This record gives sequence, structure tokens and C-alpha cells, in this order.
Amino acid sequence: MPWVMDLSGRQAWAGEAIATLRAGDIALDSVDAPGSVSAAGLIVAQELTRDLEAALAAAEHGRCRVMVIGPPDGSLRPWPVLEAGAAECVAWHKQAAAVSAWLQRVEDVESVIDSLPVRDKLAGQSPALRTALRELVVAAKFGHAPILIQGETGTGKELAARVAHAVSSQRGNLVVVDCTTIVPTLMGSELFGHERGAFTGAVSVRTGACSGADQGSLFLDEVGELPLELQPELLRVVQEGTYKRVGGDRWLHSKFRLICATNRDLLSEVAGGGFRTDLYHRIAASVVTMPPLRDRLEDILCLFARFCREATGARTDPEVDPAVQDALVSRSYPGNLRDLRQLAFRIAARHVGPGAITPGDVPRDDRPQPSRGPLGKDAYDGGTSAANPLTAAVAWAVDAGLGLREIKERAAEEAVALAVERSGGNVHAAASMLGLTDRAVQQRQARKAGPQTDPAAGEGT
Ligand SMILES: Nc1ncnc2c1ncn2[C@@H]1O[C@H](COP(=O)(O)OP(=O)(O)OP(=O)(O)O)[C@@H](O)[C@H]1O
Repeated sequence: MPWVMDLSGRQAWAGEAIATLRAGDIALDSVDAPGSVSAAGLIVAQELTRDLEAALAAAEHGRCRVMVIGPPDGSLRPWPVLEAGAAECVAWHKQAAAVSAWLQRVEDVESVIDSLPVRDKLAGQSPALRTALRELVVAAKFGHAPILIQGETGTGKELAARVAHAVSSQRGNLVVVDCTTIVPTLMGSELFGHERGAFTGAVSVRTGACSGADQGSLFLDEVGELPLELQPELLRVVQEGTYKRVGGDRWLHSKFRLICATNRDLLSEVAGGGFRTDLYHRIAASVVTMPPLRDRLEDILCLFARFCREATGARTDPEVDPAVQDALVSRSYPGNLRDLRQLAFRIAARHVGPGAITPGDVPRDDRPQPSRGPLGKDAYDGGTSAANPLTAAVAWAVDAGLGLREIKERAAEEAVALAVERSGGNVHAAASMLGLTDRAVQQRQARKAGPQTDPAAGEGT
């Protein structure tokens, strides 16, 4: 059940919030069930204060989705409140049913994310993964349009596609086509099937992936590899549910949910003419971005344990020496979870006995590389604060007397400025680099430039 909270958690404030809602005729049995824990909350607020920002940041970092209810005159501007971490922000017009429906939806989505079939496939509890899973579940369970899953290699796009199919209402099969492994000349046959004699070697009729996916889902992995000449045919079958086999002239029917994945920037493929604009807009009806491992460091140890169990068949998580834990969290994983999984398998193969996984179990090439510390001593990446540049920067900020909010703000500002610089001023590229929306990057740039140029300051934004 959902809860109502004030900005600081004080009873008086909570009472005030409830009183406000009571005055607004919200059915209180739907908002103040005692002793319940919830994924959804309501905050009653007059304006975006520092307290509200802090409460939203805390809620976002946990697993809570918060609706902020502002005064009926609309004086609480929604966009900055959403930017601060709220999932919804509305002016209060006594629309209790709408609020309840929103709360119910949040509860439904969160319980799907926490269900065994989802957690079994996609492990991890980091905010970055949860955000992606929310987008995925909302699109797959509560919508019917195609889903485009993007993200770097090894971030779990295929697993996400399996989750999307599992939570959807599609009753048929999930058919997987990896567009990178099929020679372009055979791709048409793979997707649509062929008639006997359609080409040399077509000795019998073949039904393709579209037929197999009828009433189910078709997953096209690396859809950017799809040859240009097949793209109109894919568009037709997605839009109209009709297609012809290669060498055939009969229209066949198939209704499936299309799920595509790519680790390329499909929009630049569109700009370069390698991917049709109309097909892009069709397949990207809902876009889900799987976060890279560097944005979900909190998941590394639990994933490592899971992969070790997978490697050894053990039922319980292995104990891991703290030095190994440090090394695991601070190394880089260019291949994301695939790299971490392979590393876990290498370590598990070396480990013997019932004790903890120790530094000696880590293969030489996977060990932290020595680097020269500031005092000429050897230090190890991921070890002391002197060797970890991020820790050193944070230490500097703490020593300079900056509060947590300012540290976060300034770090975010620096990251955006750097990403924009590294991508030659291209906002979209900078946004993908940081896992942000283009708009979030523009807002940060505008905020840095000064209040007059803040795009969010315009009417109706
Ligand atoms: N959240 C997760 N929990 C457990 N295992 C995961 C998770 N995400 C990815 N993996 C594992 O990592 C490996 C890579 O996952 P997957 O193939 O789904 O990634 P991908 O993004 O589709 O990769 P590519 O772009 O190379 O096709 C697989 O072994 C998969 O089982």
C-alpha cells in the first residue's frame, strides 16, 4: 500500500499531508494503511524546496516512486520537480481516483520487476537497472507497440527481450533472430521463409521467423544489420501483419510483438541512410536503454556471486575476500556483464576448497595494475583513496567543506561539460555517453549558463 509523507518525515508534517489529502476527499484507506511498505508514495508540497529535493533524491535512490501533489492553482511547476526525481507531479484537483490509479500502476510495475521470472533473468538492484526495468515492464506489459532495446555490448539486451516477452500478454513463442550471424542473402528466407526452388539450395518450402512468432514475439538482435532491401518488408509485416515468402506470391498473415536490440546508434544510421526512417520510428515506439556496468557498480558483487554459482553449481554465494571485492568493483568491464561473467568463471575455476575466494584466485592478467602513488610508492587501482581518482576528488570536495548536494551537483555539471566537450558539442552523443536524455543535458547546460537561458523556464515546459 502507498504512503503519504512530508518532506522531513516528521509526524507533524505527515499529519499535515494527510490532512491536506483528507480535505481533498482522497479515500484515506488507499493512502495511509498502517505498517505497510510501499514502492509508491505521495508528497504534498507547495514549492520545490531543498527539503523536497532531498526527499526525492532519497526516494529515487531507494526503490520508491513518488507523486508530488502541488496546490490546485498550478503554482508548483512540474518539470523541475520531475527533474529532481519525482515520477509524477500534479496540481491537486481532488482527483482521488486518478491518484489511486497511478499508485496502483506503480505497485503493479514494481511487483512485476520483483517477481521471480524477472529477477531470475536479470539480476541486480541498482537504481540504473531498476529504471530500465520499469521502462521495459511498462512497455511490454501495458503496451502493445514494438520495443527497441539499446545499450552497449553485454549489458543484457537479449535477456531484457526475454523478460519483455515473458511479462507481455503474447501467448505464442519468442523467436530470436540474430541479424549478425545470418548472411545478408539468406536473411529474407530466415525472416519470411521461402518457397521450394526460390533459389539454389531451396529444395523444400521453409516457414520463416515471422511465421514462428505468430501470436508471440519476434526478437531481432542487432537490427541495425538488417539489409536495406528487407526493411520495407519488415515494416509491412509489423504494420499490416502480412508478408510473402521468398519466391512466393501468396500473402501470408502473422501477428507478433516486435522486439529489437541494437548496440549501434540507430539514429545516426538513419541520418547516414543505412536504416529507413519509417522503420526506425516504427520499431522505436518504446525505447529502453540497458545501463552499462559502470553505471551500476552496486550490482557487481551480487552478479559476481551469481556467476560463480553458475560456474560451480553451488547453491550458496561464495565468500569473497575484501581485497578481491575491491578489485572487482574498481576494474573496468568494456564487455560489461559478459566480461564480469567470464572473469567469475576464470576465478571459480582456480578456486579450491570451501574457504573464501582470495586474491591468489584472481588470474594474473585480471589483477589490479600497480600505479605510481603520489609519494613514489606503488599503489593499486581500487585500493587506497590516493590511488582512486574519484575518491581523491571527493576527498578534496569534502575537505573543501562542500555538502553532499553541492558535490553531486558539481560532479554532474563537470560530467556533462566533459561529455559535451568529448563529443565535439553533440548533445545527443553526450547524452548517450552519460545515459541521460538530450533534454537533461540541455537543461544542465542551460542551468550552468544562467537562469535566463533555462529552457525549463519557458511557459508550459
Ligand atoms: N542482469 C543480469 N543478470 C544476470 N546475467 C546477466 C544480466 N545481464 C546480462 N547477463 C549475462 O551477461 C551476458 C550478456 O548478456 P546479453 O547477451 O543479454 O547481452 P547483450 O546486451 O544482448 O549483448 P550483445 O550486445 O553482445 O548481444 C549473458 O551471459 C547474460 O546471461
